[in-house]
Amino acid sequence: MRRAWRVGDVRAAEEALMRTVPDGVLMQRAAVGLARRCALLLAERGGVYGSRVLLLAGAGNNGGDALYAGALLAGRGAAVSALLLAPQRVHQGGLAALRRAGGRVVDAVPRDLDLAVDGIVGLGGSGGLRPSAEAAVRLLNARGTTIVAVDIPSGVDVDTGGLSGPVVRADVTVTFGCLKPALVVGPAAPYAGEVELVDIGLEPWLRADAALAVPEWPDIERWWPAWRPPPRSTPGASWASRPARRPIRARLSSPWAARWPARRAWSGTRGAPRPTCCATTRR
Ligand SMILES: NC(=O)C1=CN([C@@H]2O[C@H](COP(=O)(O)OP(=O)(O)OC[C@H]3O[C@@H](n4cnc5c(N)ncnc54)[C@H](O)[C@@H]3O)[C@@H](O)[C@H]2O)[C@@H](O)CC1
Ligand SMILES: [K+]
Repeated sequence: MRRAWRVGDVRAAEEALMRTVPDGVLMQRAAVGLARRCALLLAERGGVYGSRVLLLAGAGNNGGDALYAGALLAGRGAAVSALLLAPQRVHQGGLAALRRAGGRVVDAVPRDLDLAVDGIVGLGGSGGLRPSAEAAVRLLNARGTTIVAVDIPSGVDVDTGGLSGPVVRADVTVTFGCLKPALVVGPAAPYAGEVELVDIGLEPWLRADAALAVPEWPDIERWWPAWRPPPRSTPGASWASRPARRPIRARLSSPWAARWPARRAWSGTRGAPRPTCCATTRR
């Protein structure tokens, strides 16, 4: 079962967890997971060294995650630039780390890119993209640039999965601690692409009930009354004379199951709707 929590519940859990670890530790955990996934994507496309990465960095900690991850990629030889969408309020620690690692700040989306990292806005976002972010996002979406979203694709309504305008169309979303509703339901879900959940130690602190529970195949298989052959000792049951029946697993696995667990299948078809069936909402 994939479970998703609302922003308020995630924040409550984060506050509780943060009281148990030194300052900045959670952001470092997030940034390492994010950088790792970006590096894997770049490695599939020729390597991290010499690749061109753009960070879209907003005003909050979501931008901070992107900047620290960018610093790690720059340390591995990527040419990392950052477009600051709210320069006065950018995460100072993240920006300093990026600069120390050789990253630079740009004032427009560069022409040639291997990867863009969407750190515009995360759990603190409201009301869709601001105009400066919207222009950059439209350009990247139109070019088909590979995009990794930080925590959630910017512009979506995190709690409802609703859309109120243009949003980032991510190939991969690296999310932290737990899933959020917009990653699994509503019109926003296809915009997340493949979702990777990075463990930052949050789960034990998630005290609220999940907002959503989305079944996966193993759940459905458990619920489905699995067909079994009758015992050979059953009077009148001639096992050998019965027509062959395919086991339930085989029927369930066609045609969806081949694609459902392998979420990567969707990352190639950007924006194509993925099945988000069977969501049950908390009442
Ligand atoms: N709190 C924590 O412990 C952790 C937070 N993390 C990251 O921090 C994020 C949440 O950080 P914040 O609370 O700073 O919130 P955000 O980074 O989502 O940013 C909020 C700021 O963005 C501005 N904003 C709001 N809506 C906007 C919009 N539509 N377009 C542009 N700007 C907008 C507001 O001025 C607000 O100050 C998470 O999504 C996650 O990426 C991670 O580092 C993991 C740990
Ligand atoms: K984001």
